[in-house]
Amino acid sequence: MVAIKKLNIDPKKYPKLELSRKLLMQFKIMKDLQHDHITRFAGACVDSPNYCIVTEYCPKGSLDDILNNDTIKLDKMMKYSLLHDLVKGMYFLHNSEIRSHGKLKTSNCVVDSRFVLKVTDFGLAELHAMEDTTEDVDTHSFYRSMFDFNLPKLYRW
Ligand SMILES: Nc1nc2c(ncn2[C@@H]2O[C@H](COP(=O)(O)OP(=O)(O)OP(=O)(O)O)[C@@H](O)[C@H]2O)c(=O)[nH]1
Repeated sequence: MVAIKKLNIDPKKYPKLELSRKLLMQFKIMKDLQHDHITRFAGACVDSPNYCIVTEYCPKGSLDDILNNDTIKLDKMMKYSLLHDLVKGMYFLHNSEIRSHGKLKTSNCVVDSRFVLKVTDFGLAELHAMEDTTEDVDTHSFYRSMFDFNLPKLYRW
């Protein structure tokens, strides 16, 4: 099973994706990255209009889903375990060719069936640069995503 992230790339603007050397290098970097606390890159669809990124699927959903689910009670051990996984994943990313995540937030931390946390949605800057970010301006979701992006989450652990 895989997770598919649809890219917000306008097919009218990009009827065909140019697979530049830089983009191909970024695909290679993603393919070669392996760590217990980052999701595995499975591939991407570069055919218009189905631009998307395919990664390993983590069935428990995101950390955001878990923290906002009142039916899931995390004990202290589990919280420290998730935090530990997050730090390990980010440490690995910072020391890899990716260097920085860029949009670390609870919805970009996913949890597998054994409750292991994995950082996801990193890298492929060339591809994300083609995404349309203007259409949501002035909407509630646009501002919500801005705050999600910029502010650290504060949770009472
Ligand atoms: N169950 C499960 N859900 C996932 C997985 N990967 C992503 N998701 C879900 O997809 C959501 C994130 O979707 P995105 O399209 O990346 O949206 P976002 O993180 O809010 O926004 P951006 O990262 O800014 O694009 C998460 O909150 C999860 O609910 C996965 O491996 N398993």
